Amino acid sequence: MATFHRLLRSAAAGSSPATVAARRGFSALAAEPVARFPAGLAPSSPDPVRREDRNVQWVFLGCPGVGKGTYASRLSQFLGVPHIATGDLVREELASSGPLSQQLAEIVNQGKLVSDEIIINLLSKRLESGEAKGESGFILDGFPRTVRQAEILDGVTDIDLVVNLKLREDVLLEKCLGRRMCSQCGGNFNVANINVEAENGKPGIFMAPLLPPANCMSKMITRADDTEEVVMKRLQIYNEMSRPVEEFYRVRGKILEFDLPGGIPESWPKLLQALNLEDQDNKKFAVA
Ligand SMILES: Nc1ncnc2c1ncn2[C@@H]1O[C@H](COP(=O)(O)OP(=O)(O)O)[C@@H](O)[C@H]1O
Repeated sequence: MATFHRLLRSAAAGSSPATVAARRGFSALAAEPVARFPAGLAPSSPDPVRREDRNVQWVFLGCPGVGKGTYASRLSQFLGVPHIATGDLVREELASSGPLSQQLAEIVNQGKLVSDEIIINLLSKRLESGEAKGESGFILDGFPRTVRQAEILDGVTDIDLVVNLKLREDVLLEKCLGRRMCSQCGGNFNVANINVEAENGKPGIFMAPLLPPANCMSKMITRADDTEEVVMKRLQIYNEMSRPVEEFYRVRGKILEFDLPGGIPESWPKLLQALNLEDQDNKKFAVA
């Protein structure tokens, strides 16, 4: 199939036939006619994103620590589409000790962005293996992160909806510093106990810690890029490189802005409501 590689090369060379070929290839990933998309989106959603011909193709945007992974993963289970997080693909590559891992470690641990070429290479491999397993549709998390990535994606497939998660910057830092992962089961947790008073018109926010079960407790690890210095750098890079991606989708009428009101118990039902999905059977996601 035509992959992002080809598209990247053709984009550099400005060759439109390759772009068309790549578009076909990418679309094939979501070509299964599955009428799985539920009742439709919020009236506030700018575009008719109700899909009856294929599974959803959504993007999650938002600063580091905002909870893209948490909500994208829940929604992917809810909608039956894969959750594809480019940060996870990068970390898998890092852990594999393959030829790229040393180079990637240096970039990621400084809070910088990996090159578009590397990221597109990793993403296209992930999409191909998913296609081989019969996957269709996706929720992308962490991609696109530059306008160039957004343009490339736009050239190869149609994105139905972009969910832009938002949270105060001081809370983002605390959340990143509180992130923990179980080195055995891979579960994601957060030890931060956020309780910020309302001030200067900003609403207060409470987020309870998401603590691991007893058997994970002794196996908690912290991401090397979740130090205060690196998180501040990542936030700066988000503002410089990824903020314009929000605008890219805003002008195309695809963005749903979502201010997180609190932790998962408060935010998840409100997100479903904003997406007009609250009537769906979400019992399995009932939160404690
Ligand atoms: N689309 C992308 N483009 C460039 N680099 C990326 C991309 N996605 C992930 N990365 C790299 O992987 C790191 C971790 O990504 P991620 O887990 O999404 O972080 P965050 O929690 O900051 O959203 C990023 O800081 C960056 O170095």
